[in-house]
Amino acid sequence: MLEVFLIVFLFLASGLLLWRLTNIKRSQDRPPLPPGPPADPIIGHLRIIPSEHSDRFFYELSRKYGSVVHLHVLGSNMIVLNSAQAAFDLLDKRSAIYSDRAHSDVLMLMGWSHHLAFLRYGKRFHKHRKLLNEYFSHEKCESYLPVQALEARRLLGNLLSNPEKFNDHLEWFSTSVILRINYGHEVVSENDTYLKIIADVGYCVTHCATPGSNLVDLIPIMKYLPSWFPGTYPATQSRSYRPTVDLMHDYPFEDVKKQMAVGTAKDSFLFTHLEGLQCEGSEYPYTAEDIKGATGAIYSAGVDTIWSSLSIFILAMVLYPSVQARAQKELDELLGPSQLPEFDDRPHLPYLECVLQETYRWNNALPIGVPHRLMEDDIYNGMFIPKGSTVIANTRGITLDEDVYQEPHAFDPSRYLRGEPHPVGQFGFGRRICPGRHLAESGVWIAIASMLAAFRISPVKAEDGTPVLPRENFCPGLQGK
Ligand code: HEM
Repeated sequence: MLEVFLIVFLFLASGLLLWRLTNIKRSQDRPPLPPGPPADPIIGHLRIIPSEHSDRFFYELSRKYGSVVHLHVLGSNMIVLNSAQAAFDLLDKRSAIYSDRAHSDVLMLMGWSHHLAFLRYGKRFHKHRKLLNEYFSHEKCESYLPVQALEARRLLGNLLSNPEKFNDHLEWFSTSVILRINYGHEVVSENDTYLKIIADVGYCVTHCATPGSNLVDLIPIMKYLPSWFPGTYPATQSRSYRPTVDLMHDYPFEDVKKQMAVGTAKDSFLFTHLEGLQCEGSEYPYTAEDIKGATGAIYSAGVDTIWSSLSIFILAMVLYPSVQARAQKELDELLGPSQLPEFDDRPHLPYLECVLQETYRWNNALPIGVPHRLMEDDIYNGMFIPKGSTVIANTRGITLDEDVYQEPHAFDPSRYLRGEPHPVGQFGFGRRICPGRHLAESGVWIAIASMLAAFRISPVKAEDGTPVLPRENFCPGLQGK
């Protein structure tokens, strides 16, 4: 066993050494890479990039090395963008070459090969982008407002009857909206099959190895090695999750097909496209696999992000009661004591709008977004950015930029009334910008407006009556919940 290890190690080390030597020669003819911290030989920054809360690590790096930072791990380059300017200049203005995604075997083995967020830039990407853009355009999302308003009312009822379980109710709100729009499914009980499938997939997504930075993704040959071979666990784990992910794609597809056959199917993304497929057959631009993949993307990208944003909002309201009081005063002045907000009220609630923006800025739901991949060598402000680099827009660094925001760590919606800019990047950049952003914006707005109109959000009290303030503690990982 030791010999096998030694051979694999020597093979990799000599490959990397050769790669480094070739690069040293090439690098003499081009501008320098962006600055970054000192690295170890061969493994680069592997030891210093934390597996948790990398957004904070990147933010600290930006304070020392500037808004564009270079790191490398085992020969792969990573570029971290910590200012809105750099993110716009590269990911927006040069999006023709900055819109690829890195391939991840761990995600493919799990069954996410038709998920828009993980598609490489190219024909399939454009096809899936069109599929989602059409269904979640600004105009189309107007037609989902009644569903969101109805679920927001249901959220209030659930909060009233069981306030301690507020986080479950927030999750239920985000899930219910997505299930209705995606599959036309209404959740009526906690034993719902869709809920169970979704919870199982949620488990797989949070427990799988971090895509891109596990041994199987870093050394692709590992996926072909037997499961007893050290370091292959991410592949074994992904394979074991596959049936759960497949069920999430297949079950609603078959269920809605059955409902269509007996005429009980409700309007939804899946219904619309199944109908198209049934009418036009192979002429239809999307295959069954495309449609299943898109429903999976809508669910998996749409539920936790809205839920996280609402959890972050609740935390802010508990920690900043004066902000809450001011937003409630604005609502009361517009609506009086017994009316709940409607979407039409939104333009007349400017402070509430600032609260929404500050929720996105203060602690973003996806603090490092989803990394892009650069398709060609590029030069930016005299720095060389190599083809194949993973490019991370560190939204956390962007929204905490002290050159842009005074006291950036404070939750202070008034900053926008004083002229500080609305946050950018919470929905990503360029051709990869979140296709669900219009749905997300209105969903988060109606939920927070309704909760502020109906309740005072306060911390739980200890036995002696003193309030127990929560700590600002965010789950590590892609999502900042
Ligand atoms: C507050 C809620 C949400 C936040 C903060 C959010 C944020 C993001 C971010 C940062 C990205 C990466 C963009 C990039 O690579 O530059 C993204 C991508 C994506 N989002 Fe959202 N999102 C939210 C809600 C939704 C919803 C409701 C849906 C579904 C309807 C959705 C579907 C997607 C998809 C499919 C992608 C992948 C796009 C691509 O790779 O081209 N998101 N989102």
